[in-house]
Amino acid sequence: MRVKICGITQPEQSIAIASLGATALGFICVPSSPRYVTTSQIQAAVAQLPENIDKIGVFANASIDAIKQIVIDSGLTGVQLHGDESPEFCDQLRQALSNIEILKAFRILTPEQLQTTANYTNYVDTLLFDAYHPQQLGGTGKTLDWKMLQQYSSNRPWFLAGGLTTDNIIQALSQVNPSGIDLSSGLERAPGDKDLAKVALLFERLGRWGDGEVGRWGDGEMGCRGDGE
Ligand SMILES: O=C(O)c1ccccc1NCC(=O)[C@H](O)[C@H](O)COP(=O)(O)O
Repeated sequence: MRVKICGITQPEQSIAIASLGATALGFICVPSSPRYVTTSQIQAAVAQLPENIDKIGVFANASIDAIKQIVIDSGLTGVQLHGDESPEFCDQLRQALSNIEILKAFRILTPEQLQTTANYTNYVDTLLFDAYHPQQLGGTGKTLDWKMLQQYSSNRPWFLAGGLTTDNIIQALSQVNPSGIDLSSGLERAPGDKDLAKVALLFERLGRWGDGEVGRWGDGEMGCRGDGE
């Protein structure tokens, strides 16, 4: 299972979190977020990280040109689209950035919304299901209704996100079977400041719960770029 820790703002925390077991780190490129980081901050973190860690930039309703520039300048290996981007936009981004993972995030409130995400599977590598919040796009600490995901299956790998913590992660994984999990505010002392003790506890609990096996995008069944339907 992939484990993405999102909202990293400090290069030294990114190295520590990668060493603790994260397979992917997320950098928020949304200027209104308290976890926003500049291209040079991302570049500084990425330069110190091992190659086998996925480095994901999180965007919301940004232009293709703006995303492309940040990816090229910072060395990101993936882009997470967390706004209201259309399937056509995802397709165009794929044409513009052929070698990076494209994740589409959805803020899910109803089973009908979950169904409409099927419109994206031809255009993105990975889906991510987050909680809906009326004012905030992400990093809300709110959980979504995991029951909606119990019968969910897709030809794309998918992340469970939204309000995951060291206290509820095993309960969540007992109910749903995602390809990856994404955590942010549940591991923080303050927005953008991760509590490394909580991150360590997360990996301890994950290790005790399952076989502790983690993988990154491109490893075996996790990699789907180029896969057929
Ligand atoms: O984290 C943010 O501040 C943020 C702002 C704008 C768009 C997306 C954002 N975060 C995206 C993430 O991938 C978070 O990890 C995800 O929303 C889960 O957050 P949390 O509920 O705090 O675990």
